[in-house]
Amino acid sequence: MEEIPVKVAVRIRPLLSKEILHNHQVCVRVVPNTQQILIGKDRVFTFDYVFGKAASQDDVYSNCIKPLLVSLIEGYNATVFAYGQTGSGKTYTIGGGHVGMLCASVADEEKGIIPRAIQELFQIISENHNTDFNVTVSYIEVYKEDLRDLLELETNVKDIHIREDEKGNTVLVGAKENQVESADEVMSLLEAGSAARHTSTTQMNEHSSRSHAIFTITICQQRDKNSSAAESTTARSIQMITSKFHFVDLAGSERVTKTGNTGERFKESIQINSGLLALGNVISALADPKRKNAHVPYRDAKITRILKDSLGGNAKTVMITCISPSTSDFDESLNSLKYANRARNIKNKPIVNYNPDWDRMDEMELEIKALREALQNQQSSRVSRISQVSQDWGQEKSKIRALEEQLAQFQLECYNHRHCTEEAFSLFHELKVMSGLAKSQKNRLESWLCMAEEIRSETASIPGTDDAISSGREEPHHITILQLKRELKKCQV
Ligand SMILES: Nc1ncnc2c1ncn2[C@@H]1O[C@H](COP(=O)(O)OP(=O)(O)OP(=O)(O)O)[C@@H](O)[C@H]1O
Repeated sequence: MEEIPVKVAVRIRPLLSKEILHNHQVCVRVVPNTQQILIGKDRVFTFDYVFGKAASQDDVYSNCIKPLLVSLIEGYNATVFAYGQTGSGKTYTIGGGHVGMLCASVADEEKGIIPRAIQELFQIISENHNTDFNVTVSYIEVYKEDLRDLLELETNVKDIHIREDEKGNTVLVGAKENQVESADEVMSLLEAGSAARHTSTTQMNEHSSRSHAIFTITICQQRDKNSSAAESTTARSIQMITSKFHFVDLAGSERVTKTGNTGERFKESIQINSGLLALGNVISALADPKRKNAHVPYRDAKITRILKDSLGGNAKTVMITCISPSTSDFDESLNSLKYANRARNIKNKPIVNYNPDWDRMDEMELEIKALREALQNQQSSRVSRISQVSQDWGQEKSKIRALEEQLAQFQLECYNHRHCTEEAFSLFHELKVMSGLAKSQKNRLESWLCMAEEIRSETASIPGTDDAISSGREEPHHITILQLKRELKKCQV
């Protein structure tokens, strides 16, 4: 499995009007024609992408995010998260900002990463005819260590949980997954969710996000593994891939003294900072080559648990560090740059998320198909065997019938024959006792009597004749009858 580092971008926002008004000076610049940032007089940092004050929203999207969208379509999980102090431009860059920033009247060039990614995703979907896409979105925030569903506000915070699935992937259970069909539909949901997000006005930012927001697009693709239509008919070859794109807008780190936060805002600041501290610790643990197999404290905060797959896991990740150029924010910007620099050492092992259940289903379907074919073959061979047997049986039956008829005919002949012999025998006896026969006549009569006697005893043993049946003798002497009997037995077996 190939290891690829987390890609790190740094974006320096322009000075805001109020900063210009207060005559703030710039202390951070992009070194022209390099990927370097110069802070102060001589601190230089190198990153994967650098964006100065003149960089457009499209520059950021095209360079950092478009490749992630391509990976998403290929089946990889992707994450972009924006990190930086309060008011440094995270929400502006991610584009899930307050309602004013999302409404249709906002110029296209002002739109941030999420609206651009959504637009492009649906463009790709409309051009891809070989794949069935199922797109769902969810939008949650981590507010004071509670998980809130921004698209289903009635959901109790206690019903949303972070879990690991059987493959060890982090999943959010209990948050509503909204099925969507168009970019407009997603934008409406993004707008509604962003309006529900915890934001408030602080001294540092008029629309300061008080929570970490995670907008997730999940795409489930069902595609044909075979390229040609002809091949696809030979066997079922559907492949299922499910991949997720997390857009994470972190709450900004803030110095309580600078923000002037009190009361509820103060409590929020403490929670925000502790979540970000946990994130910093995770980044430090993952980025330090000396602590290779050391414990990574993902479980210290909800946001680090959610980002587990994105930092040191199997997703492709881009971290965008937003910084203020103002000298008044020098320390925070230097800190952010140091974190960003450390994060470049984090290695992920991205994988394509084939749906194993689907592959198993694929296998099972092939198995079922093979079994069905075998059963069909067996059935048809049984049918042909049965028809052969019944054909043979028909022939045997007519043979038996013919033999039975022959036998009955023969028995009748035997009966007549015996009857005649009996008649002749008694006649010869009557003649024998009569006087007046010449000697030669007596001799002839004697030999006829013997012959008649012989025939009588022969016919008496033939079954089917009265005598034979009544005598119960079993050994037939007549050869034809014997043969017929044998034939009959053979046929009956
Ligand atoms: N690149 C930029 N170009 C022009 N204006 C910008 C840029 N980045 C930020 N801004 C402006 O700076 C102000 C603060 O930005 P944003 O609200 O995005 O900060 P943030 O880092 O999300 O703050 P917080 O952490 O408090 O939520 C906004 O008025 C925003 O319009």
